[in-house]
Amino acid sequence: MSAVREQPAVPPDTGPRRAAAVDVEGVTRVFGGRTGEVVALQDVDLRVAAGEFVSLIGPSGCGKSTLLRLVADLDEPTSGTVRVFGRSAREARLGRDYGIAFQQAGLLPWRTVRANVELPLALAGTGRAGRRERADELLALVDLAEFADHHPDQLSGGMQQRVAIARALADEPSLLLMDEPFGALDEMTREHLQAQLLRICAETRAAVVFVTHSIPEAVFLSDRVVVMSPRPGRVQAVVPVVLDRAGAATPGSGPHDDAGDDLRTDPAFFGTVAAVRDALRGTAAGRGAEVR
Ligand SMILES: Nc1ncnc2c1ncn2[C@@H]1O[C@H](COP(=O)(O)OP(=O)(O)OP(=O)(O)O)[C@@H](O)[C@H]1O
Repeated sequence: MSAVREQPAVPPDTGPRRAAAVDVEGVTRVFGGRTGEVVALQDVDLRVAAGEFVSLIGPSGCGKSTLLRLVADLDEPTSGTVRVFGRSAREARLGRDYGIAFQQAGLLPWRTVRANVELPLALAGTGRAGRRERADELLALVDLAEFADHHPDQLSGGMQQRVAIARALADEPSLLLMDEPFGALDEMTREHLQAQLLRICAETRAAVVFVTHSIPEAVFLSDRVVVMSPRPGRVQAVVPVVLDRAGAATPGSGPHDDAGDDLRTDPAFFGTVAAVRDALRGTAAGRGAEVR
Protein backbone atom coordinates (compact mmCIF):
# COMPACT_ATOMS: atom_id res chain seq x y z
CA MET A 1 0.00 0.00 0.00
CA SER A 2 2.74 2.45 0.89
CA ALA A 3 4.49 1.74 -2.44
CA VAL A 4 1.27 2.65 -4.17
CA ARG A 5 0.76 5.83 -2.17
CA GLU A 6 4.21 7.04 -3.01
CA GLN A 7 3.32 7.30 -6.69
CA PRO A 8 2.92 10.97 -7.55
CA ALA A 9 -0.35 12.29 -8.97
CA VAL A 10 1.91 14.58 -10.91
CA PRO A 11 4.21 12.48 -13.12
CA PRO A 12 7.80 13.62 -13.50
CA ASP A 13 8.47 16.05 -16.31
CA THR A 14 10.39 14.17 -18.96
CA GLY A 15 11.95 15.53 -22.10
CA PRO A 16 11.56 19.06 -23.33
CA ARG A 17 8.85 21.06 -21.60
CA ARG A 18 5.57 20.12 -23.15
CA ALA A 19 2.26 21.31 -21.82
CA ALA A 20 0.42 18.58 -19.95
CA ALA A 21 -2.98 17.66 -21.34
CA VAL A 22 -4.42 18.47 -17.91
CA ASP A 23 -2.75 20.30 -15.06
CA VAL A 24 -4.80 20.70 -11.91
CA GLU A 25 -3.01 22.51 -9.10
CA GLY A 26 -4.22 22.98 -5.56
CA VAL A 27 -7.87 22.83 -6.56
CA THR A 28 -10.59 23.15 -3.94
CA ARG A 29 -14.29 23.26 -4.76
CA VAL A 30 -16.75 24.16 -2.04
CA PHE A 31 -20.47 24.08 -2.78
CA GLY A 32 -22.69 26.32 -0.70
CA GLY A 33 -26.22 25.33 0.19
CA ARG A 34 -29.07 25.92 2.60
CA THR A 35 -27.94 22.93 4.64
CA GLY A 36 -24.34 24.15 4.81
CA GLU A 37 -21.19 23.95 2.77
CA VAL A 38 -19.94 20.83 1.03
CA VAL A 39 -16.20 20.58 0.41
CA ALA A 40 -16.34 18.44 -2.73
CA LEU A 41 -12.63 18.71 -3.51
CA GLN A 42 -9.77 19.81 -1.31
CA ASP A 43 -6.33 20.76 -2.53
CA VAL A 44 -6.29 18.38 -5.47
CA ASP A 45 -3.26 18.12 -7.73
CA LEU A 46 -3.50 16.06 -10.89
CA ARG A 47 -1.38 16.09 -13.98
CA VAL A 48 -2.23 14.08 -17.08
CA ALA A 49 0.48 13.98 -19.72
CA ALA A 50 -0.33 14.29 -23.41
CA GLY A 51 -1.40 10.85 -24.64
CA GLU A 52 -1.82 9.45 -21.13
CA PHE A 53 -4.92 7.56 -19.98
CA VAL A 54 -5.86 8.29 -16.36
CA SER A 55 -8.91 6.93 -14.56
CA LEU A 56 -10.48 8.48 -11.47
CA ILE A 57 -12.04 6.02 -9.07
CA GLY A 58 -13.41 6.41 -5.56
CA PRO A 59 -16.49 6.16 -3.37
CA SER A 60 -19.70 7.80 -4.46
CA GLY A 61 -19.63 11.54 -3.75
CA CYS A 62 -15.82 11.84 -3.56
CA GLY A 63 -15.76 14.52 -6.26
CA LYS A 64 -14.82 12.63 -9.43
CA SER A 65 -17.49 14.27 -11.59
CA THR A 66 -16.80 17.63 -10.00
CA LEU A 67 -13.13 17.35 -10.96
CA LEU A 68 -14.01 16.41 -14.53
CA ARG A 69 -16.49 19.27 -14.77
CA LEU A 70 -13.81 21.71 -13.65
CA VAL A 71 -11.47 20.48 -16.38
CA ALA A 72 -14.31 20.80 -18.91
CA ASP A 73 -15.02 24.36 -17.71
CA LEU A 74 -18.56 23.40 -16.76
CA ASP A 75 -17.80 24.66 -13.25
CA GLU A 76 -15.14 26.81 -11.59
CA PRO A 77 -12.83 25.98 -8.69
CA THR A 78 -13.23 27.86 -5.44
CA SER A 79 -9.42 28.09 -5.41
CA GLY A 80 -6.55 26.64 -7.39
CA THR A 81 -5.92 26.45 -11.12
CA VAL A 82 -6.92 24.17 -13.97
CA ARG A 83 -4.99 24.23 -17.23
CA VAL A 84 -5.61 22.21 -20.38
CA PHE A 85 -2.68 22.02 -22.79
CA GLY A 86 -1.26 25.08 -21.08
CA ARG A 87 -4.43 27.13 -21.54
CA SER A 88 -7.12 28.03 -19.06
CA ALA A 89 -10.07 25.64 -18.95
CA ARG A 90 -12.21 28.33 -20.58
CA GLU A 91 -9.79 28.91 -23.45
CA ALA A 92 -9.56 25.16 -23.98
CA ARG A 93 -13.35 24.88 -24.13
CA LEU A 94 -13.63 27.74 -26.60
CA GLY A 95 -10.79 26.20 -28.63
CA ARG A 96 -12.58 22.81 -28.54
CA ASP A 97 -9.43 21.12 -27.26
CA TYR A 98 -11.36 18.14 -25.93
CA GLY A 99 -14.27 15.81 -26.53
CA ILE A 100 -16.75 15.00 -23.80
CA ALA A 101 -18.83 11.88 -23.09
CA PHE A 102 -20.71 12.10 -19.82
CA GLN A 103 -23.21 9.86 -18.02
CA GLN A 104 -26.16 11.62 -19.62
CA ALA A 105 -25.65 11.30 -23.34
CA GLY A 106 -26.64 14.95 -23.88
CA LEU A 107 -27.72 14.44 -27.49
CA LEU A 108 -29.74 17.02 -29.36
CA PRO A 109 -33.20 15.43 -29.70
CA TRP A 110 -34.15 17.25 -32.91
CA ARG A 111 -31.08 16.05 -34.80
CA THR A 112 -30.65 12.57 -36.22
CA VAL A 113 -28.02 10.27 -34.75
CA ARG A 114 -25.70 11.02 -37.67
CA ALA A 115 -26.24 14.77 -37.33
CA ASN A 116 -25.42 14.55 -33.62
CA VAL A 117 -22.12 12.83 -34.39
CA GLU A 118 -21.39 15.37 -37.11
CA LEU A 119 -21.86 18.32 -34.75
CA PRO A 120 -18.22 18.79 -33.59
CA LEU A 121 -17.10 18.46 -37.21
CA ALA A 122 -19.58 21.09 -38.34
CA LEU A 123 -18.27 23.41 -35.61
CA ALA A 124 -14.73 22.74 -36.83
CA GLY A 125 -15.76 23.68 -40.38
CA THR A 126 -15.44 20.20 -41.95
CA GLY A 127 -17.25 19.95 -45.29
CA ARG A 128 -20.49 18.02 -45.71
CA ALA A 129 -19.01 14.95 -47.42
CA GLY A 130 -16.15 14.69 -44.90
CA ARG A 131 -18.58 15.00 -41.98
CA ARG A 132 -20.81 12.29 -43.31
CA GLU A 133 -17.95 9.91 -44.02
CA ARG A 134 -16.45 10.36 -40.56
CA ALA A 135 -19.81 10.09 -38.79
CA ASP A 136 -20.65 6.87 -40.62
CA GLU A 137 -17.23 5.44 -39.78
CA LEU A 138 -17.74 6.21 -36.08
CA LEU A 139 -21.30 4.90 -36.05
CA ALA A 140 -20.02 1.64 -37.51
CA LEU A 141 -17.37 1.57 -34.79
CA VAL A 142 -20.03 1.74 -32.07
CA ASP A 143 -22.28 -0.68 -33.98
CA LEU A 144 -24.99 1.83 -34.75
CA ALA A 145 -24.63 2.19 -38.52
CA GLU A 146 -28.22 1.18 -39.16
CA PHE A 147 -29.52 3.82 -36.73
CA ALA A 148 -27.85 6.80 -38.40
CA ASP A 149 -31.16 8.29 -39.54
CA HIS A 150 -33.00 7.65 -36.27
CA HIS A 151 -33.55 10.29 -33.62
CA PRO A 152 -32.12 9.86 -30.09
CA ASP A 153 -35.52 9.17 -28.48
CA GLN A 154 -35.84 6.09 -30.71
CA LEU A 155 -32.73 4.58 -29.09
CA SER A 156 -32.16 2.83 -25.76
CA GLY A 157 -30.09 4.57 -23.06
CA GLY A 158 -27.04 2.45 -23.87
CA MET A 159 -27.36 3.18 -27.56
CA GLN A 160 -27.59 6.90 -26.83
CA GLN A 161 -24.40 6.62 -24.81
CA ARG A 162 -22.68 5.01 -27.76
CA VAL A 163 -23.77 7.90 -29.98
CA ALA A 164 -22.31 10.30 -27.42
CA ILE A 165 -19.02 8.37 -27.49
CA ALA A 166 -18.94 8.53 -31.29
CA ARG A 167 -19.60 12.27 -31.11
CA ALA A 168 -16.81 12.77 -28.55
CA LEU A 169 -14.37 11.04 -30.91
CA ALA A 170 -15.54 12.79 -34.09
CA ASP A 171 -13.05 15.62 -34.20
CA GLU A 172 -10.13 13.43 -33.00
CA PRO A 173 -9.59 15.54 -29.89
CA SER A 174 -6.24 15.43 -28.12
CA LEU A 175 -8.11 15.06 -24.84
CA LEU A 176 -11.21 13.05 -23.98
CA LEU A 177 -13.15 13.69 -20.77
CA MET A 178 -15.35 10.70 -20.01
CA ASP A 179 -17.66 10.31 -17.01
CA GLU A 180 -18.85 6.70 -16.74
CA PRO A 181 -19.47 6.58 -20.48
CA PHE A 182 -20.02 2.81 -20.44
CA GLY A 183 -22.18 2.77 -17.31
CA ALA A 184 -25.45 1.85 -19.05
CA LEU A 185 -23.99 -0.80 -21.34
CA ASP A 186 -24.18 -4.57 -21.08
CA GLU A 187 -20.91 -6.32 -20.20
CA MET A 188 -20.08 -7.55 -23.71
CA THR A 189 -20.71 -4.19 -25.36
CA ARG A 190 -18.78 -2.54 -22.59
CA GLU A 191 -15.72 -4.72 -23.09
CA HIS A 192 -15.92 -4.26 -26.85
CA LEU A 193 -16.03 -0.47 -26.52
CA GLN A 194 -13.25 -0.44 -23.92
CA ALA A 195 -11.02 -2.24 -26.43
CA GLN A 196 -12.10 0.12 -29.22
CA LEU A 197 -11.40 3.13 -27.03
CA LEU A 198 -7.88 1.86 -26.32
CA ARG A 199 -7.27 1.31 -30.01
CA ILE A 200 -8.54 4.79 -30.91
CA CYS A 201 -6.43 6.42 -28.19
CA ALA A 202 -3.34 4.55 -29.40
CA GLU A 203 -4.02 5.74 -32.94
CA THR A 204 -4.85 9.35 -32.14
CA ARG A 205 -2.50 9.73 -29.13
CA ALA A 206 -5.39 11.29 -27.23
CA ALA A 207 -5.11 11.77 -23.49
CA VAL A 208 -8.12 10.59 -21.50
CA VAL A 209 -9.50 11.41 -18.07
CA PHE A 210 -12.00 8.66 -17.35
CA VAL A 211 -14.36 8.40 -14.36
CA THR A 212 -15.53 4.92 -13.47
CA HIS A 213 -16.77 2.80 -10.56
CA SER A 214 -15.34 -0.36 -12.06
CA ILE A 215 -11.87 -1.38 -10.91
CA PRO A 216 -11.28 -3.85 -13.80
CA GLU A 217 -12.39 -1.20 -16.29
CA ALA A 218 -10.00 1.36 -14.79
CA VAL A 219 -7.10 -1.10 -14.85
CA PHE A 220 -7.82 -2.36 -18.35
CA LEU A 221 -7.87 1.13 -19.82
CA SER A 222 -5.42 3.21 -17.83
CA ASP A 223 -1.78 4.11 -17.55
CA ARG A 224 -2.51 5.29 -14.01
CA VAL A 225 -5.50 4.87 -11.72
CA VAL A 226 -6.09 7.80 -9.38
CA VAL A 227 -7.90 6.73 -6.22
CA MET A 228 -9.85 9.48 -4.49
CA SER A 229 -10.90 9.64 -0.87
CA PRO A 230 -14.40 10.40 0.42
CA ARG A 231 -15.37 13.98 1.24
CA PRO A 232 -13.51 16.14 1.17
CA GLY A 233 -12.30 14.61 -2.09
CA ARG A 234 -8.55 14.32 -2.36
CA VAL A 235 -6.11 12.22 -4.32
CA GLN A 236 -5.47 9.37 -1.94
CA ALA A 237 -3.36 7.02 -4.02
CA VAL A 238 -2.11 6.63 -7.55
CA VAL A 239 -1.68 3.13 -8.92
CA PRO A 240 0.47 2.78 -12.03
CA VAL A 241 -0.71 0.14 -14.51
CA VAL A 242 2.01 -1.78 -16.27
CA LEU A 243 0.50 -4.27 -18.70
CA ASP A 244 1.96 -5.71 -21.87
CA ARG A 245 -0.61 -4.13 -24.17
CA ALA A 246 1.61 -4.49 -27.24
CA GLY A 247 2.24 -8.16 -26.49
CA ALA A 248 -1.49 -8.79 -26.13
CA ALA A 249 -2.25 -7.11 -29.43
CA THR A 250 -1.35 -9.98 -31.72
CA PRO A 251 -3.55 -10.43 -34.78
CA GLY A 252 -6.82 -12.09 -33.95
CA SER A 253 -6.49 -11.52 -30.24
CA GLY A 254 -5.90 -8.79 -27.71
CA PRO A 255 -7.43 -5.36 -27.26
CA HIS A 256 -6.91 -4.22 -30.82
CA ASP A 257 -9.09 -6.90 -32.32
CA ASP A 258 -11.46 -8.21 -29.70
CA ALA A 259 -12.45 -7.42 -26.16
CA GLY A 260 -8.85 -7.62 -24.87
CA ASP A 261 -9.27 -11.08 -23.34
CA ASP A 262 -5.50 -11.69 -23.26
CA LEU A 263 -4.94 -8.65 -21.07
CA ARG A 264 -7.92 -9.37 -18.84
CA THR A 265 -6.57 -12.82 -17.99
CA ASP A 266 -2.98 -11.64 -17.46
CA PRO A 267 -1.70 -12.15 -13.87
CA ALA A 268 -0.38 -8.56 -13.96
CA PHE A 269 -3.94 -7.41 -14.61
CA PHE A 270 -5.25 -9.23 -11.52
CA GLY A 271 -2.36 -7.93 -9.45
CA THR A 272 -3.15 -4.35 -10.39
CA VAL A 273 -6.87 -4.84 -9.75
CA ALA A 274 -5.93 -6.05 -6.26
CA ALA A 275 -3.67 -3.02 -5.70
CA VAL A 276 -6.48 -0.62 -6.66
CA ARG A 277 -8.92 -2.52 -4.45
CA ASP A 278 -6.49 -2.27 -1.52
CA ALA A 279 -6.08 1.46 -2.11
CA LEU A 280 -9.84 1.89 -2.20
CA ARG A 281 -10.29 -0.12 0.99
CA GLY A 282 -7.84 2.26 2.58
CA THR A 283 -9.90 5.26 1.52
CA ALA A 284 -13.34 3.86 2.01
CA ALA A 285 -13.08 1.62 5.06
CA GLY A 286 -16.45 1.48 6.71
CA ARG A 287 -18.03 3.86 4.23
CA GLY A 288 -19.53 1.33 1.84
CA ALA A 289 -17.68 2.43 -1.29
CA GLU A 290 -19.70 1.82 -4.43
CA VAL A 291 -17.07 0.09 -6.48
CA ARG A 292 -17.16 -3.18 -8.33
N1 LIG B 1 -23.92 21.63 -7.92
C1 LIG B 1 -23.74 21.15 -6.70
N2 LIG B 1 -24.24 21.76 -5.61
C2 LIG B 1 -24.02 21.28 -4.37
N3 LIG B 1 -23.31 20.19 -4.10
C3 LIG B 1 -22.78 19.52 -5.15
C4 LIG B 1 -22.97 19.95 -6.50
N4 LIG B 1 -22.31 19.10 -7.32
C5 LIG B 1 -21.75 18.16 -6.51
N5 LIG B 1 -22.04 18.41 -5.22
C6 LIG B 1 -21.57 17.64 -4.07
O1 LIG B 1 -20.19 17.45 -4.20
C7 LIG B 1 -19.82 16.14 -3.79
C8 LIG B 1 -19.09 15.44 -4.93
O2 LIG B 1 -20.02 15.15 -5.96
P1 LIG B 1 -19.58 14.45 -7.32
O3 LIG B 1 -20.78 14.32 -8.18
O4 LIG B 1 -18.40 15.13 -7.88
O5 LIG B 1 -19.13 13.01 -6.78
P2 LIG B 1 -18.77 11.69 -7.58
O6 LIG B 1 -17.52 11.16 -6.96
O7 LIG B 1 -18.75 11.95 -9.04
O8 LIG B 1 -20.00 10.77 -7.20
P3 LIG B 1 -20.65 9.50 -7.95
O9 LIG B 1 -19.59 8.44 -7.96
O10 LIG B 1 -21.79 9.13 -7.07
O11 LIG B 1 -21.08 9.94 -9.32
C9 LIG B 1 -21.10 15.45 -3.36
O12 LIG B 1 -21.21 15.55 -1.97
C10 LIG B 1 -22.19 16.25 -4.03
O13 LIG B 1 -23.37 16.24 -3.26
